[in-house]
Amino acid sequence: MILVGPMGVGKSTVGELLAARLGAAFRDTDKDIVDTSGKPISEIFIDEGEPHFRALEREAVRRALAEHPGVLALGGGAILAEETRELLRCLPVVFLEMGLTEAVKRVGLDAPRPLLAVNPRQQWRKLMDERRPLYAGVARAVVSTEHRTPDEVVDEILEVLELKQS
Ligand SMILES: Nc1ncnc2c1ncn2[C@@H]1O[C@H](COP(=O)(O)OP(=O)(O)OP(=O)(O)O)[C@@H](O)[C@H]1O
Ligand SMILES: O=C(O)C1=C[C@@H](O)[C@@H](O)[C@H](O)C1
Ligand SMILES: [Mg+2]
Repeated sequence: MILVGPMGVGKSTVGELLAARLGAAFRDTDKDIVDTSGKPISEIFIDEGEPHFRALEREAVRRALAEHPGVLALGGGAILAEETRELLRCLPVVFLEMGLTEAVKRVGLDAPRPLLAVNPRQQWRKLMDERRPLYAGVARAVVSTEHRTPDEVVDEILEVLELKQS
């Protein structure tokens, strides 16, 4: 199962729980990139630029999809690559979403976010206007993470993918 969605929506939190519930392993392409390149994503953006990061990301996603049968979280911008969207066709992809107010609450507290460094609200709106159709286009299901605990989000995912044991 593959989780997509914007920064801070809960892919890691929900992904870990979902994997535990399914008795599967969790993997995260952002973490794969950090492990492979030996530096944080914010430094890759600064030192090598976003196009280089996107190339590393395409490769990390391709590899993870080929190697990993469990729950996989993709970086927030991974769906920008047409090659990646094509690989996701016919896979059980879930788009986790939240609104602007919740997004501002959740990001900003966390690790540095190169894409939201200046004017996070406006940047968020712009990113989501561009990306919402791409997330929705690859997703088999859309699940809101607002007003739900991470455990409830997992319940909803299992429900909509009809994987829930009754
Ligand atoms: N359902 C939820 N309700 C409220 N807060 C949540 C929920 N899910 C996650 N959070 C909180 O939101 C923040 C971001 O969550 P998380 O790191 O899982 O998101 P992410 O999508 O993996 O983000 P990243 O872009 O950093 O990979 C964390 O502080 C987490 O505790
Ligand atoms: O939304 C994005 O473009 C990004 C999201 C993060 O997961 C990281 O992959 C990186 O910070 C870029
Ligand atoms: Mg994460």
